[in-house]
Amino acid sequence: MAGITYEDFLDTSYEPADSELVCTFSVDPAADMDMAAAASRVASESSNGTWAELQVDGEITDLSATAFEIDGRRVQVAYPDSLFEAGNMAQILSCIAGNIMGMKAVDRIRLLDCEWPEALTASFPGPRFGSAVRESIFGAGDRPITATVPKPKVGLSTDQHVQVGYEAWTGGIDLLKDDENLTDQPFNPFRDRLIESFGARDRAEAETGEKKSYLINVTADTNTMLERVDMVAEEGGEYVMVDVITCGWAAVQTVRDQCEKHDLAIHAHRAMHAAFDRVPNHGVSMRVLAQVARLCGVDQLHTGTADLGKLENEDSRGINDWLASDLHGLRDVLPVASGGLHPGLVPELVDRLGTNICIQAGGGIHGHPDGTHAGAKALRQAVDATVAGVDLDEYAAEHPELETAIGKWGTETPR
Ligand SMILES: O=C(O)[C@@](O)(COP(=O)(O)O)[C@H](O)[C@H](O)COP(=O)(O)O
Ligand SMILES: [Mg+2]
Repeated sequence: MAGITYEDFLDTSYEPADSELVCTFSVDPAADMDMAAAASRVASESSNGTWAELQVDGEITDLSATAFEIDGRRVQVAYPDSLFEAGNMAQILSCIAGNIMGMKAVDRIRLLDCEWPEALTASFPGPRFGSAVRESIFGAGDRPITATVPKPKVGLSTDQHVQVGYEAWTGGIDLLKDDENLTDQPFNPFRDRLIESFGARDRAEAETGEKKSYLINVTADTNTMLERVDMVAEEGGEYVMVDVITCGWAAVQTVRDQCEKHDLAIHAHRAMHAAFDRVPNHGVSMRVLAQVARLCGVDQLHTGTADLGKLENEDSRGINDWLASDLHGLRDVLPVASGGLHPGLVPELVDRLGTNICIQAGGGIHGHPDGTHAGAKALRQAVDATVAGVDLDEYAAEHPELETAIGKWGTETPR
């Protein structure tokens, strides 16, 4: 008869197997708890343990995790892959980011990073396209692709939305994008918006000779999302957009499967991510959320503006590097920089994040003194100047739309 106690989950001489998922946590133990005791409880409660000493008759499959490294507040835990259901992200997160987030044994705990083993990684599809969309859809070469969200976020009629899209596309923007809270409301119904936007897209493509596309937001209950994915495919779309955090990873996985059938790419908006990652010593880091998104198969993901924009960002550069890194052969993910961006910020943004990005500007285009079309031209001009290595002010001297944008916003970070 084996007794299982918290202490069984701590072994600092343990060497993780290659097949194990290794998670790094920052842990602030409760006042009456030392680091070793807290670490053992983290490993226990996130695998197969509990607070009471258990007596188990006969042999059981040992699915215990092991806290094997304690370095200051950092704790590393190794999880046997047999603990997990292959390909089931919700089950994995219920282990590594579940009850432990609310344990009294810790004052604060944050899941900082994961090292994903090959077999577990292979049980996920990963992105269908990744950053290859830049070339495969837009023929953009080494230029960042651009996107714009019509503003105000919601409330525009379908006609108004489509007109804004047309003006932005003909101004040089690659992607029209719905806002995270625009879905199928009566003032701008999904189906009408889809069909009429594609009409405007076709006209803009004919006028500019450039490929254009639309990130339409399919976010809803899962069955409705599947219907909307099919509708986008029927109408000849290349993308769907999903609010991945508010929808949940189980739904994202189901949408990924449906998109596979139609060869559609997935743009992931991360609304609500800050509820998980903003408090520096608690929750789940954006780095881990990005890892989960890549495994579940999104092609584009918002990862911040390297602190140049209006929103708090956690290490955009580090996260983007991870999204581009080798992960047992899984495709990469195209990072999306968005939130308070405008033409004047493009050179510094590219300097910090490189060109393998999508730059989204809503207010930074539609707030242009001369309107959407001029705002779109200004952003495209800023991108073209930056890629060509031309000083922005010098380029602006020949490009009035850019000159006006710089005149209005300079290179300031909006608040
Ligand atoms: O609603 C907004 O704020 C945006 O549409 C940006 O609009 P602006 O371009 O007008 O600022 C995006 O949702 C945020 O960028 C999301 O944040 P993140 O990219 O950090 O996930
Ligand atoms: Mg938005």
